[in-house]
Amino acid sequence: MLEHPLQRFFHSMRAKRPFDWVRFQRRDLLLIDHPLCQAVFSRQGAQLLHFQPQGERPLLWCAGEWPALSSAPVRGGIPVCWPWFGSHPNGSEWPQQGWARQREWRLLDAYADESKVVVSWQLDLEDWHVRLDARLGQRLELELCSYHEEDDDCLFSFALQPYWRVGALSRVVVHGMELESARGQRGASRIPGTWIPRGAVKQVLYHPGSLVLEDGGWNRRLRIDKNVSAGSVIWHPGSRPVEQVEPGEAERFLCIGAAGYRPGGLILAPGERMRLSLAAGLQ
Ligand SMILES: O=P(O)(O)OC[C@H]1O[C@@H](O)[C@H](O)[C@@H](O)[C@@H]1O
Repeated sequence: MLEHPLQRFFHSMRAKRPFDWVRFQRRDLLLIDHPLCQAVFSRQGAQLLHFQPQGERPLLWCAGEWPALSSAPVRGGIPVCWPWFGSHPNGSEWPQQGWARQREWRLLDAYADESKVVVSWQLDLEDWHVRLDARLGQRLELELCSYHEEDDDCLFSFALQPYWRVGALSRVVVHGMELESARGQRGASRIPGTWIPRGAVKQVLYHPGSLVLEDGGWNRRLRIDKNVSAGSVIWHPGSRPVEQVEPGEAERFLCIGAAGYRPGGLILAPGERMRLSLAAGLQ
Protein backbone atom coordinates (compact mmCIF):
# COMPACT_ATOMS: atom_id res chain seq x y z
CA MET A 1 0.00 0.00 0.00
CA LEU A 2 1.22 3.49 -0.84
CA GLU A 3 2.08 5.77 2.08
CA HIS A 4 0.82 8.76 0.09
CA PRO A 5 -1.79 8.71 -2.70
CA LEU A 6 0.39 10.76 -5.07
CA GLN A 7 3.38 8.42 -4.87
CA ARG A 8 1.64 6.57 -7.71
CA PHE A 9 3.09 9.03 -10.23
CA PHE A 10 6.64 8.23 -9.23
CA HIS A 11 6.14 4.48 -9.09
CA SER A 12 5.16 4.43 -12.73
CA MET A 13 7.42 7.34 -13.55
CA ARG A 14 7.62 8.06 -17.17
CA ALA A 15 7.65 11.72 -16.33
CA LYS A 16 10.19 14.17 -17.60
CA ARG A 17 12.62 15.18 -14.90
CA PRO A 18 12.66 17.36 -12.91
CA PHE A 19 9.20 18.78 -13.85
CA ASP A 20 6.10 17.36 -15.46
CA TRP A 21 2.37 18.11 -15.45
CA VAL A 22 -0.52 15.69 -15.05
CA ARG A 23 -4.27 16.13 -14.82
CA PHE A 24 -5.66 14.18 -11.87
CA GLN A 25 -9.08 14.33 -10.17
CA ARG A 26 -9.91 17.53 -12.09
CA ARG A 27 -6.77 19.37 -10.97
CA ASP A 28 -3.50 20.30 -12.71
CA LEU A 29 -0.60 18.82 -10.79
CA LEU A 30 3.05 19.80 -11.12
CA LEU A 31 5.22 16.74 -10.49
CA ILE A 32 8.75 17.27 -9.24
CA ASP A 33 11.30 14.47 -9.42
CA HIS A 34 14.78 15.48 -8.28
CA PRO A 35 17.66 13.45 -6.76
CA LEU A 36 16.99 15.16 -3.39
CA CYS A 37 13.20 14.84 -3.25
CA GLN A 38 9.90 14.09 -4.92
CA ALA A 39 7.04 16.54 -4.64
CA VAL A 40 3.66 17.46 -6.13
CA PHE A 41 2.02 20.89 -6.25
CA SER A 42 -1.57 21.53 -7.25
CA ARG A 43 -2.15 24.63 -9.35
CA GLN A 44 -5.35 25.03 -7.36
CA GLY A 45 -4.28 26.80 -4.20
CA ALA A 46 -0.53 26.46 -5.03
CA GLN A 47 -0.85 23.65 -2.55
CA LEU A 48 2.14 21.42 -1.93
CA LEU A 49 0.33 18.08 -1.69
CA HIS A 50 3.27 15.72 -1.48
CA PHE A 51 6.88 16.06 -0.36
CA GLN A 52 9.28 13.18 0.17
CA PRO A 53 13.00 13.67 0.73
CA GLN A 54 15.17 11.04 -0.92
CA GLY A 55 15.40 7.88 1.20
CA GLU A 56 12.65 8.98 3.62
CA ARG A 57 8.93 8.37 3.98
CA PRO A 58 6.53 11.15 2.89
CA LEU A 59 6.43 14.21 5.14
CA LEU A 60 2.88 15.25 4.22
CA TRP A 61 -0.52 13.57 4.48
CA CYS A 62 -3.14 14.05 1.77
CA ALA A 63 -6.69 12.75 1.22
CA GLY A 64 -7.04 10.09 -1.46
CA GLU A 65 -10.46 11.18 -2.79
CA TRP A 66 -10.88 14.84 -3.67
CA PRO A 67 -14.09 16.88 -4.04
CA ALA A 68 -15.80 16.63 -7.42
CA LEU A 69 -16.23 20.38 -7.47
CA SER A 70 -12.85 21.54 -8.72
CA SER A 71 -13.00 24.80 -6.75
CA ALA A 72 -13.42 22.96 -3.44
CA PRO A 73 -10.15 22.70 -1.53
CA VAL A 74 -8.29 19.40 -1.29
CA ARG A 75 -7.61 18.38 2.28
CA GLY A 76 -3.95 17.72 2.96
CA GLY A 77 -0.49 18.87 2.04
CA ILE A 78 0.17 22.51 2.90
CA PRO A 79 -2.93 24.66 2.27
CA VAL A 80 -2.37 28.38 1.81
CA CYS A 81 -4.97 30.29 3.84
CA TRP A 82 -5.24 33.84 2.42
CA PRO A 83 -6.28 36.68 2.72
CA TRP A 84 -7.83 35.53 5.96
CA PHE A 85 -7.18 32.58 8.20
CA GLY A 86 -10.11 30.73 9.81
CA SER A 87 -13.48 32.44 9.56
CA HIS A 88 -13.81 35.81 7.84
CA PRO A 89 -14.05 38.52 10.53
CA ASN A 90 -17.18 40.06 8.96
CA GLY A 91 -19.32 37.22 7.77
CA SER A 92 -19.85 33.52 7.76
CA GLU A 93 -20.90 33.41 4.07
CA TRP A 94 -17.26 33.94 3.11
CA PRO A 95 -15.23 30.75 2.62
CA GLN A 96 -13.32 29.44 5.60
CA GLN A 97 -9.56 30.17 5.22
CA GLY A 98 -9.96 32.70 2.38
CA TRP A 99 -9.97 32.52 -1.42
CA ALA A 100 -6.50 31.19 -2.13
CA ARG A 101 -7.34 27.50 -1.71
CA GLN A 102 -10.08 27.69 -4.33
CA ARG A 103 -8.24 29.59 -7.04
CA GLU A 104 -5.88 28.60 -9.82
CA TRP A 105 -2.50 30.21 -9.24
CA ARG A 106 -0.04 31.31 -11.91
CA LEU A 107 3.30 29.52 -12.08
CA LEU A 108 5.96 32.26 -12.16
CA ASP A 109 9.09 30.16 -12.17
CA ALA A 110 10.32 26.59 -11.74
CA TYR A 111 13.94 25.55 -11.93
CA ALA A 112 16.33 23.11 -10.34
CA ASP A 113 20.05 22.72 -9.76
CA GLU A 114 22.05 20.11 -7.85
CA SER A 115 21.15 21.45 -4.43
CA LYS A 116 17.50 22.48 -4.75
CA VAL A 117 14.24 22.87 -6.63
CA VAL A 118 12.69 26.35 -6.68
CA VAL A 119 9.04 26.93 -7.56
CA SER A 120 7.21 30.28 -7.39
CA TRP A 121 3.47 30.88 -7.67
CA GLN A 122 1.40 34.06 -7.78
CA LEU A 123 -2.25 34.87 -7.22
CA ASP A 124 -3.75 38.28 -8.06
CA LEU A 125 -7.33 39.02 -7.02
CA GLU A 126 -8.20 42.57 -8.03
CA ASP A 127 -6.15 44.79 -5.68
CA TRP A 128 -4.77 41.90 -3.64
CA HIS A 129 -1.58 39.98 -4.43
CA VAL A 130 0.18 37.01 -2.91
CA ARG A 131 3.29 35.12 -3.94
CA LEU A 132 4.51 31.74 -2.72
CA ASP A 133 8.20 30.86 -3.07
CA ALA A 134 9.14 27.25 -2.40
CA ARG A 135 12.62 25.83 -2.08
CA LEU A 136 12.76 22.04 -1.87
CA GLY A 137 15.63 19.65 -1.23
CA GLN A 138 16.18 17.38 1.76
CA ARG A 139 13.95 19.86 3.60
CA LEU A 140 11.26 22.25 2.50
CA GLU A 141 11.12 26.03 2.84
CA LEU A 142 8.09 28.11 1.92
CA GLU A 143 7.63 31.86 2.01
CA LEU A 144 4.42 33.78 1.41
CA CYS A 145 4.52 37.48 0.65
CA SER A 146 1.35 39.55 0.38
CA TYR A 147 0.34 43.17 -0.25
CA HIS A 148 -2.66 45.13 -1.49
CA GLU A 149 -3.34 48.30 -3.44
CA GLU A 150 -6.53 49.43 -1.71
CA ASP A 151 -6.69 53.06 -0.57
CA ASP A 152 -6.91 52.27 3.13
CA ASP A 153 -5.57 49.93 5.78
CA CYS A 154 -7.21 46.50 5.62
CA LEU A 155 -7.82 43.65 8.01
CA PHE A 156 -5.65 40.73 7.02
CA SER A 157 -4.39 37.32 8.15
CA PHE A 158 -2.79 34.33 6.45
CA ALA A 159 -1.44 30.89 7.27
CA LEU A 160 0.35 27.80 6.02
CA GLN A 161 -1.34 24.86 7.70
CA PRO A 162 0.53 21.62 6.88
CA TYR A 163 -0.87 18.16 7.42
CA TRP A 164 2.24 16.28 8.62
CA ARG A 165 2.12 12.55 7.95
CA VAL A 166 2.76 10.48 11.07
CA GLY A 167 3.02 6.74 11.64
CA ALA A 168 0.48 6.90 14.49
CA LEU A 169 -0.91 10.01 16.17
CA SER A 170 -1.12 8.10 19.47
CA ARG A 171 2.70 7.91 19.43
CA VAL A 172 3.36 11.59 18.70
CA VAL A 173 4.99 13.99 21.13
CA VAL A 174 5.54 17.68 20.28
CA HIS A 175 8.51 19.47 21.83
CA GLY A 176 9.00 23.21 22.12
CA MET A 177 5.77 24.22 23.82
CA GLU A 178 7.76 25.22 26.90
CA LEU A 179 8.59 28.44 25.12
CA GLU A 180 4.94 29.35 25.18
CA SER A 181 4.06 28.22 28.68
CA ALA A 182 7.21 29.92 29.91
CA ARG A 183 6.72 33.34 28.40
CA GLY A 184 7.51 36.02 30.92
CA GLN A 185 8.39 33.57 33.66
CA ARG A 186 11.74 33.26 35.41
CA GLY A 187 13.59 29.96 35.06
CA ALA A 188 11.38 29.22 32.13
CA SER A 189 13.78 27.04 30.23
CA ARG A 190 13.57 24.39 32.97
CA ILE A 191 9.90 23.76 32.35
CA PRO A 192 9.60 20.42 30.54
CA GLY A 193 7.77 21.40 27.41
CA THR A 194 6.32 18.38 25.75
CA TRP A 195 2.77 18.07 24.55
CA ILE A 196 0.98 14.85 23.69
CA PRO A 197 -1.96 15.33 21.32
CA ARG A 198 -5.15 13.83 22.70
CA GLY A 199 -8.51 14.70 21.16
CA ALA A 200 -9.40 17.79 19.15
CA VAL A 201 -7.04 20.77 19.25
CA LYS A 202 -7.27 24.22 17.65
CA GLN A 203 -4.78 26.80 18.82
CA VAL A 204 -2.38 29.53 17.77
CA LEU A 205 0.68 29.82 20.02
CA TYR A 206 3.13 32.71 20.06
CA HIS A 207 6.73 31.78 20.75
CA PRO A 208 10.02 32.58 19.02
CA GLY A 209 11.43 29.06 18.67
CA SER A 210 10.96 25.87 16.68
CA LEU A 211 8.71 22.94 17.38
CA VAL A 212 9.78 19.33 17.00
CA LEU A 213 7.25 16.68 16.10
CA GLU A 214 8.53 13.36 17.39
CA ASP A 215 6.78 10.48 15.68
CA GLY A 216 7.29 7.21 17.56
CA GLY A 217 5.33 5.31 14.91
CA TRP A 218 7.82 6.04 12.15
CA ASN A 219 10.67 6.70 14.57
CA ARG A 220 11.57 10.13 13.27
CA ARG A 221 11.75 13.77 14.40
CA LEU A 222 10.55 16.63 12.25
CA ARG A 223 11.77 20.12 13.10
CA ILE A 224 9.34 22.90 12.15
CA ASP A 225 10.57 26.52 11.92
CA LYS A 226 8.69 29.73 11.21
CA ASN A 227 9.49 33.42 11.19
CA VAL A 228 9.73 34.86 14.68
CA SER A 229 6.69 37.13 14.46
CA ALA A 230 4.38 34.35 13.27
CA GLY A 231 2.27 32.15 15.50
CA SER A 232 2.30 28.37 15.41
CA VAL A 233 -1.07 27.06 14.36
CA ILE A 234 -1.90 23.62 15.74
CA TRP A 235 -4.98 21.76 14.60
CA HIS A 236 -6.44 18.28 14.71
CA PRO A 237 -10.13 17.29 14.53
CA GLY A 238 -9.86 14.50 17.11
CA SER A 239 -12.61 11.93 16.54
CA ARG A 240 -14.92 14.48 14.86
CA PRO A 241 -15.76 13.44 11.27
CA VAL A 242 -14.17 15.76 8.73
CA GLU A 243 -14.69 15.91 4.97
CA GLN A 244 -12.21 13.86 2.94
CA VAL A 245 -10.83 12.09 6.01
CA GLU A 246 -11.71 8.40 5.86
CA PRO A 247 -12.25 6.47 9.11
CA GLY A 248 -8.90 5.87 10.76
CA GLU A 249 -7.06 8.38 8.57
CA ALA A 250 -7.10 11.11 11.22
CA GLU A 251 -4.59 8.95 13.09
CA ARG A 252 -2.11 9.62 10.31
CA PHE A 253 -1.71 13.39 10.49
CA LEU A 254 -1.25 16.38 12.75
CA CYS A 255 -1.37 20.00 11.54
CA ILE A 256 1.37 22.29 12.83
CA GLY A 257 2.02 25.38 10.75
CA ALA A 258 2.63 29.10 10.75
CA ALA A 259 0.09 31.90 10.91
CA GLY A 260 0.32 35.64 10.46
CA TYR A 261 -2.70 36.11 12.65
CA ARG A 262 -4.07 37.88 15.70
CA PRO A 263 -7.64 37.50 17.00
CA GLY A 264 -9.60 40.18 15.15
CA GLY A 265 -7.03 40.33 12.34
CA LEU A 266 -3.80 42.17 11.54
CA ILE A 267 -3.72 45.55 9.82
CA LEU A 268 -2.06 45.68 6.41
CA ALA A 269 -1.37 49.18 5.07
CA PRO A 270 -1.55 49.91 1.31
CA GLY A 271 1.65 48.69 -0.37
CA GLU A 272 3.04 47.15 2.82
CA ARG A 273 4.55 43.68 2.31
CA MET A 274 3.77 41.06 4.93
CA ARG A 275 5.74 37.80 4.92
CA LEU A 276 5.21 34.41 6.45
CA SER A 277 7.73 31.60 6.32
CA LEU A 278 7.70 27.95 7.21
CA ALA A 279 10.53 25.42 6.97
CA ALA A 280 10.67 21.78 7.95
CA GLY A 281 13.11 18.92 7.80
CA LEU A 282 13.92 15.63 9.49
CA GLN A 283 16.55 15.74 12.22
O1 LIG B 1 -11.74 22.43 7.14
P1 LIG B 1 -10.78 23.49 6.77
O2 LIG B 1 -11.40 24.74 6.23
O3 LIG B 1 -9.69 22.97 5.88
O4 LIG B 1 -10.05 23.93 8.09
C1 LIG B 1 -9.49 23.01 8.96
C2 LIG B 1 -9.41 23.64 10.34
O5 LIG B 1 -8.41 24.64 10.31
C3 LIG B 1 -8.18 25.26 11.57
O6 LIG B 1 -7.19 26.23 11.42
C4 LIG B 1 -9.44 25.92 12.05
O7 LIG B 1 -9.18 26.45 13.34
C5 LIG B 1 -10.55 24.89 12.13
O8 LIG B 1 -11.74 25.53 12.52
C6 LIG B 1 -10.73 24.22 10.79
O9 LIG B 1 -11.69 23.20 10.90
